[in-house]
Order: sequence, then structure tokens, then C-alpha cells
Amino acid sequence: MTDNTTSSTDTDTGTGADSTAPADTTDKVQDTGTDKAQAPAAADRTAEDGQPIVQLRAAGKAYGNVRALHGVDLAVHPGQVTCVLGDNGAGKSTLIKIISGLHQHTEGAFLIDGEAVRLNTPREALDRGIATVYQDLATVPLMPVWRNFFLGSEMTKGPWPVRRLDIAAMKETADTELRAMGIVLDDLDQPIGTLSGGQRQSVAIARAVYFGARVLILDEPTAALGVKQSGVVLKYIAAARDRGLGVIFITHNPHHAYMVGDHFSVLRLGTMELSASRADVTLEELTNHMAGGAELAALKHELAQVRGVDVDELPEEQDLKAPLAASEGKS
Ligand SMILES: Nc1ncnc2c1ncn2[C@@H]1O[C@H](COP(=O)(O)OP(=O)(O)OP(=O)(O)O)[C@@H](O)[C@H]1O
Repeated sequence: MTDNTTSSTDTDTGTGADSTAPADTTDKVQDTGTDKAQAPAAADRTAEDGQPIVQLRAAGKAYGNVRALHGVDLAVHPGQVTCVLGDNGAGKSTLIKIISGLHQHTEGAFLIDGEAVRLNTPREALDRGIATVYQDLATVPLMPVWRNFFLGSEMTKGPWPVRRLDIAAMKETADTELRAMGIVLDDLDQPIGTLSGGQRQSVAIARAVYFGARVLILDEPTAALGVKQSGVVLKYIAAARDRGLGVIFITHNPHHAYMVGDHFSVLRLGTMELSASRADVTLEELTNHMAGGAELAALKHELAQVRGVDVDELPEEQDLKAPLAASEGKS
């Protein structure tokens, strides 16, 4: 899902980090880039009167002849978690690429704060307060936690030309910000590579919050994690929501979605199969949407790519359910 064209701002690591940093910065926590001094806190900027920060209206995207997304409606409100679920090929990546400025929609409308927009770069999205944390974070593993927290947006002190990194301020700020999110680490000087996957995701979330994100897009943050670590990440998703951010949580796991979600949008082969608020859908229904129709459709989609397989001959969703219903009737 990670797009290789994303990169963050230039990073003046000053500590030989280039040798440890990935050559491209694709999987790095996307740099929120804004100067903290100029970036009002999320909570200050989210006191809108019910207007979504980000909205898609009948939006879609075609890659040449391939229609990856069609007629999608989505609203992201401050202080709410909008979950986007879907199996492989459902269009989740395409959706977040539109919102994060990597791709442009080819149909419908994309609005930020009620204004129709067409973003050309991830930087434009960041300037609008939309930050994306990709699944495989490109932190610099051997660098301390605090250093990764500020990667690409380092604090400095002193006048030019003797300006230098303000290490004490960065350490203190990182400590304060992580604690504010409820993230307690033993030692901020420890290399970030020694943290668990869940902790690294959490640091990425805290970082985006600090740099003034209003909307946080999380691209399958729990996909590669075990149960305990997933719980850690879900906790910080809730913390970001409680700080007033609008969160777009991409996942294929309905259980994870239901733990924190306020609204659920299920994509299926590029269209919105279900859009329901928490009050209108149960975990069981959500799971059925994912495990039943969506999975079968995705399997058919994949098989359709294989020569010689006639997908019309494959069973439909109701065909698969029939025996179960019959056996239930007998018992
Ligand atoms: N650059 C592209 N060019 C052509 N087709 C594309 C491109 N990107 C995606 N697609 C197609 O668009 C559809 C949706 O893909 P997308 O990557 O958005 O789905 P996804 O839900 O993110 O899937 P996954 O979880 O496997 O990444 C798929 O059929 C895919 O093959």
C-alpha cells in the first residue's frame, strides 16, 4: 500500500544518518513539515460547526482504463475516527492517495473545509493539515527516538552561520509530547529500532499530532502487528481522536476498526459497499461485510486476471450462504 513516490522534506540529519536511512524516504513517517511555531494546535483549528474537514463526494479515480474507485462518499470530522475497510484491490490505497495529494480524483469532488480542491503534491496536503503515516515507517533505526521525532523538522538555535541543533529542546519537547499522548518510554535516547512496531507507530502518531495535523491518515497501522501491539496502536488512535483530530483508519480488520471507529466505510472493488455510523452497524454485520461478499468479490477479481478461469462459473455470495442457512434450519 505504501506509495514509493512519497517522500518527506530534506533531512539534515547531521549525524551520518544517510548511511542508515533508506535511500528513498518512502516508508518514512510522512513529514508534517510545518514549523511548530506556525502550526496552531489541532484542537484550536477543529472547532468547526459540524463541517467535515475532508470530504469526498461521488469521487472516483481511473488509471487509464482501470476504474479503481467510483462514486465514493466519505466525510472526516474532527474528533472522529473514520474507518475505511476493504480487501485487496478494493481501492483503499487509491482513496488515501487522493486525500494525501499523491493522485488526483478523476470524477466527483474532493473538499477540504468545504472548499473543492485538487491537490498536486503531498506537501499541499500537509499544508492543509493532512498527514499520512504509512504502514512500514521509515524511521532511522539507529537514531534515538527523540531524533526520529524531529526528523526533517529539527529544532535549531543560534544565529546563522553558527546555527546548530537544539538537542535539549528537542529531547524535552519529544518527551512532553509523547507523554501527552500517554506514551511512556523508558529512554528517549534509545535507538528507535529497539522499540516494538506498535511503539514506533505510536511515536509516528504523536509526531503528526505535534506538527499540527488536523487529519491523520493511518495506512493499515496494525496489519503487521500482533494482538498486544495492535492494542497499543489502537489506544493511540483513540488518543489522537481525543485530541480533536479527524482520523482515517485504513484496515482490513473489522475487529480493530470496531474498537475505535465512529464511522465505517467498506470498499468493494472500488465502490462503497457500506457506509454506516457506529450506531447503525454491529461488529457482526461489519465482519460479515468483510468476510463474506467482499472477500468473494476480491477473489473473483483476482481470478479474473488468470487466463482460463471463467468467473461467471464461480459461486455467488448467496450460493455460499445457502448450505449454512439450510443446516441452521435443520438444527
Ligand atoms: N497505478 C495503477 N495503475 C493501474 N491500476 C491500478 C493502479 N493502482 C491501483 N490500480 C488498480 O486499482 C484497483 C484498486 O487498487 P488499490 O491499490 O487502491 O486497492 P487496495 O484496496 O489498496 O488494495 P491493497 O490492499 O492490495 O493495496 C486494483 O484493481 C488495482 O489493480
